[in-house]
Amino acid sequence: MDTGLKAALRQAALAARAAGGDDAALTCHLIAALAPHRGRVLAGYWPMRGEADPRPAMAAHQGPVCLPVVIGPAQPLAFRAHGDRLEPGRFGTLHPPADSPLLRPEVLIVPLAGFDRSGHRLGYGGGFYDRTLARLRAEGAVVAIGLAYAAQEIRAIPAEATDQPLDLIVTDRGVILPQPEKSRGASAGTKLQP
Ligand SMILES: Nc1nc2c(c(=O)[nH]1)N(C=O)[C@@H](CNc1ccc(C(=O)N[C@@H](CCC(=O)O)C(=O)O)cc1)CN2
Ligand SMILES: Nc1ncnc2c1ncn2[C@@H]1O[C@H](COP(=O)(O)OP(=O)(O)OP(=O)(O)O)[C@@H](O)[C@H]1O
Repeated sequence: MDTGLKAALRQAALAARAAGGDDAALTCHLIAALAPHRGRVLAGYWPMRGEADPRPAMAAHQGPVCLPVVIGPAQPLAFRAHGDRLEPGRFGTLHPPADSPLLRPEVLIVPLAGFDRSGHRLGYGGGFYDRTLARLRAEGAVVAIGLAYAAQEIRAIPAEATDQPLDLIVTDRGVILPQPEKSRGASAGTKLQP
């Protein structure tokens, strides 16, 4: 269920995202965060609606790169190898065609509407990444790296039982290692709070 509070937080975070940020710095920080994962299968995403753009860092990755594909509502995402061709998918996304090999990502760049310093995230409310990370984590180790502009930070996102936390958050102002006790701290004076 999407509560009214979560919907309001999502709306505020998406408005902050629309203002954009320092894309060159964002790419630098993302490349640095991905460096330890050289050789691993990386899931990126094809940005839409003002999402922070992971494509330069995906191109710099030394290893296989894949993109998410929506299979259907309430299903985890599938991932197919990122080649030359993309085709339109559900919800305005672009994804590799059905003849691209399926890959199992070990590291995921996760698009964010909003995030907090505990590693909670907000997407578009479909629960796709929550379901996907739950499945992947049940099978083995995966690293989930959220990507957002710093302005998309929310003081505290209400947690739900099915929420899958982020292992790392990359913004245009640097890399954040999520720390459970910090999101509700007094220091976050300017964070989104409707
Ligand atoms: N760039 C990118 N690719 C991605 C995602 C993403 O968040 N970003 N996804 C991450 O999951 C998947 C696509 N999932 C999406 C899920 C919902 C909506 C969306 O527009 N939802 C509507 C409400 C839809 C409805 O219920 O009718 C909305 O936000 O208004 C978009 C993408 C896979 N690919
Ligand atoms: N593993 C799961 N099994 C069943 N339901 C789930 C699971 N993960 C998430 N959900 C449900 O999906 C719905 C949407 O979740 P949420 O609001 O966290 O989406 P989101 O994180 O914003 O979206 P997304 O993951 O697509 O970016 C919630 O109602 C949640 O209960």
